[in-house]
Amino acid sequence: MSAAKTYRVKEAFYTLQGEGAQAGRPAVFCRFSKCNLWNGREDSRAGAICDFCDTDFIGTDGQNGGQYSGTELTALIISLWPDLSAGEPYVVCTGGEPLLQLDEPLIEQLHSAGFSIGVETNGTLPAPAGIDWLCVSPKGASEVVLTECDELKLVYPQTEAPPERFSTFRARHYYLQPLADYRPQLLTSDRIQAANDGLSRNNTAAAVAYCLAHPQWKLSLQTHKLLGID
Ligand SMILES: C[S@@+](CC[C@H](N)C(=O)[O-])C[C@H]1O[C@@H](n2cnc3c(N)ncnc32)[C@H](O)[C@@H]1O
Ligand SMILES: Nc1nc2[nH]cc(C(=O)O)c2c(=O)[nH]1
Ligand code: SF4
Ligand SMILES: [Mg+2]
Repeated sequence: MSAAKTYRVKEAFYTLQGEGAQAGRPAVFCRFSKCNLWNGREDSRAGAICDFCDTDFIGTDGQNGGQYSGTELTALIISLWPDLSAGEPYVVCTGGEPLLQLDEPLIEQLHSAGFSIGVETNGTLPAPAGIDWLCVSPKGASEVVLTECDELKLVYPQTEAPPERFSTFRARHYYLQPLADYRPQLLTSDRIQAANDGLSRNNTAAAVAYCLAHPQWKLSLQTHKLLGID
């Protein structure tokens, strides 16, 4: 008999979606462990396919982190939503790379619990059926295998992933999100200032200029960092 499937989760918490077309929407964030484009260790960031990640996704030691069955993970997500009778319950599956783990059985359980499901992905892996809001965020030279999405949210600038490469990708919304300072010491010591300073500020100005010149694209700010809410 094979062991029941489990999911490795770094952290799960309730906040506002900070980015993209759903910005401002209350959501439970479920951050799955691991990524296929970086091992998550600072000493190997330089050689990674994705080298600007702003997130710690190693292990299961974050808030509400752990290894869960689908039933346990669904119960955890339900417990983090404040009132199932108010609003449309929303869970954002992110990571790390959520498509390494998210599958149809978990999607079915979350739907049965009344949740709509958003996914934040780098686009390099096939997606299971049933996702309600798919956000694809291409990384460097990596191949995007997903062929359509609700929003394409491109971190800008990236030498190997310029917006022109994706202008004909099938998406309802096209966003540029300024490349933010990801230095870990800044992420912990002064995140609000880091979100407004130096590199982030220059990249924001460049993204604004690109959107103004190419109005297919809209600006996505990481509003949770500006507000310091997570
Ligand atoms: C940490 S990733 C996890 C989901 C998935 N692996 C991905 O890359 O889309 C969540 C979002 O943060 C964005 N992101 C990561 N590092 C960033 C940075 N330094 N500046 C701006 N956005 C960043 C990603 O592009 C993605 O849209
Ligand atoms: N508030 C908030 N919004 C987010 N949108 C995408 C995020 C992510 O890390 O995937 C994120 C995040 O980490 N926090
Ligand atoms: S693909 Fe996403 S989770 Fe993976 S390293 Fe890049 S930003 Fe981080
Ligand atoms: Mg984040």
